[in-house]
Amino acid sequence: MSGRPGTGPEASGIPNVLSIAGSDPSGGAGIQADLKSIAACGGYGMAAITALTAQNTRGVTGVHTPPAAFLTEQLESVAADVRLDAVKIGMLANVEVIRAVGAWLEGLRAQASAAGCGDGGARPPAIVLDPVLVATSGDRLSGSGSVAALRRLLPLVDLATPNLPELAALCGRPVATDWAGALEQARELSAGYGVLVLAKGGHLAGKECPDALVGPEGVLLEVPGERVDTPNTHGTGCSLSSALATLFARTGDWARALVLAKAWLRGALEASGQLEVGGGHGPVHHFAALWSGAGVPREEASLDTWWNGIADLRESIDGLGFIRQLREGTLARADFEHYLAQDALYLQTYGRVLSQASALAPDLAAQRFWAQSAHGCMVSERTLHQGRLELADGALPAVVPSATTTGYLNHLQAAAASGSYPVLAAALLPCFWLYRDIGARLAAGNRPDHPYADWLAMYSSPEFDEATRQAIGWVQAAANTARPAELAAMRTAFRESSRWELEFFDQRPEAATRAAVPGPATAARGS
Ligand SMILES: Nc1ncnc2c1ncn2[C@@H]1O[C@H](COP(=O)(O)OP(=O)(O)O)[C@@H](O)[C@H]1O
Ligand SMILES: Cc1ncc(COP(=O)(O)O)c(N)n1
Repeated sequence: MSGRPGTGPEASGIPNVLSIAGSDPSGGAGIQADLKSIAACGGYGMAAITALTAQNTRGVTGVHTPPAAFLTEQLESVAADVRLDAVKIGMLANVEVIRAVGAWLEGLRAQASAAGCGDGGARPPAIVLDPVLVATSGDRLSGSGSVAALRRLLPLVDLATPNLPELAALCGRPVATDWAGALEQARELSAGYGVLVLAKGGHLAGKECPDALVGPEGVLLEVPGERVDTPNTHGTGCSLSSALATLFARTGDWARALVLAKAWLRGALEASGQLEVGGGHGPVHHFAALWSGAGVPREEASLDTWWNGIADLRESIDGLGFIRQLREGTLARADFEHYLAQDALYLQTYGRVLSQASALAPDLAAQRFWAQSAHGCMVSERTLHQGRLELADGALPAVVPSATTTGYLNHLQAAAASGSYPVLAAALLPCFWLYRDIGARLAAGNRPDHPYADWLAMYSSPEFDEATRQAIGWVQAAANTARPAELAAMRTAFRESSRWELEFFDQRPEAATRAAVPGPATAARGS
């Protein structure tokens, strides 16, 4: 999903990004949203205005469209002087304006090929088209005939980002009512016009809000997302498309740009309640991450990137006989009890290390989260182990810790001993995240007569889901402000814990770990 080789900013690393869009005087959508998004994502923003709207967070009351020839003059003036790394196209109010933009794009292409693109000559910028037809308020923003004219624009752009009604209009079909239908329409559009399409889940019903990059053969990358419960969705499409244009110019890869843009937009939606703008669908908080000290989105600080980076380990965990048998309920009791006994030893020390994260936490809210997790680990999970292993309250199983249990705990304790809260939090996270992930799949096989039903239910419970969501949030917050060396140590600690999780699931009873030891066992050195 890389773009044309070499497209992107030169020495400064700051891409020049042009928005060709309408003005929203209330600042939440259109060029105002675009310029904020471009700046928030690390680009230098420019804007050629296609139309003036009179609108606020409740709706659009008027549209004034200057002559298309004047738009062409703006575009030519900017392009004659400024290297363009990416272009985002938004509201184009009528067919003449759409044609003017099409003609300018063709001119850019012709110039690039005349200059010998790829041989060190001028390269055309990456082009993102958000085919705006209707505002969030339901008001029309483009005239009749626009759909056919926009279709002719599609082959001239790299990525189109229609919402579900726009996607349906461009395909000439009814609006998709489910995600599978949306993906199929996106595939059809991509195949029909030779353009990459971003299918967006914003208009779906339900609590999921996925987006997917779709090519002529189907989905190239799907990024899941939970719907943020807010009315402040004015300008989300404008903001996302500008963020994508900017982040593509920075990374040279649509998939990487999407992962970063979606995480950034999510933060902007979550923080939108901090703004007090209007009484309808308010704007997102474009600068929430910047103002909290996180800076512009960095790939190495994105937990989505970390998660994708352990795809190999996740796949190996899924492939383990232990996990398959646990799901099916065919796992031998001896194997399950061996695992449980090791897990009980593990959790005793894991609880202590969670308490150390609480002690190192930078503020009260984080301190409280890790302390509550330590409590949860000691109480609810231990209760389950005690019941299943028939242990007296507070007793540990009479087995010695396996080499894997000891190795994993040593790793966690080393992270605690480093004194770095971000590194420790990153090391603790896989025990939440991987269990939630595996738990969701295990739960699919759960049934009342499943021999390990209580176990399966625990890791797919809403409480564990919420705890995991919060743990991810705390580690992401720590990553956002971490300096490069600490960030690298965080990511290493995260991967290392994930690797230990794989080994932990893969251990089977061996003679050494079966030896009974008198009294409560110590889980690991130093605990
Ligand atoms: N409530 C929400 N929570 C999380 N993401 C959202 C929400 N609403 C929209 N989005 C995201 O905002 C972007 C724009 O989506 P959409 O609303 O479908 O487009 P448009 O703004 O063009 O109508 C997409 O990435 C979508 O997933
Ligand atoms: C000038 C202008 N351009 C675009 C939109 C669409 O906004 P949204 O991103 O909410 O679909 C808008 N309301 N106003």
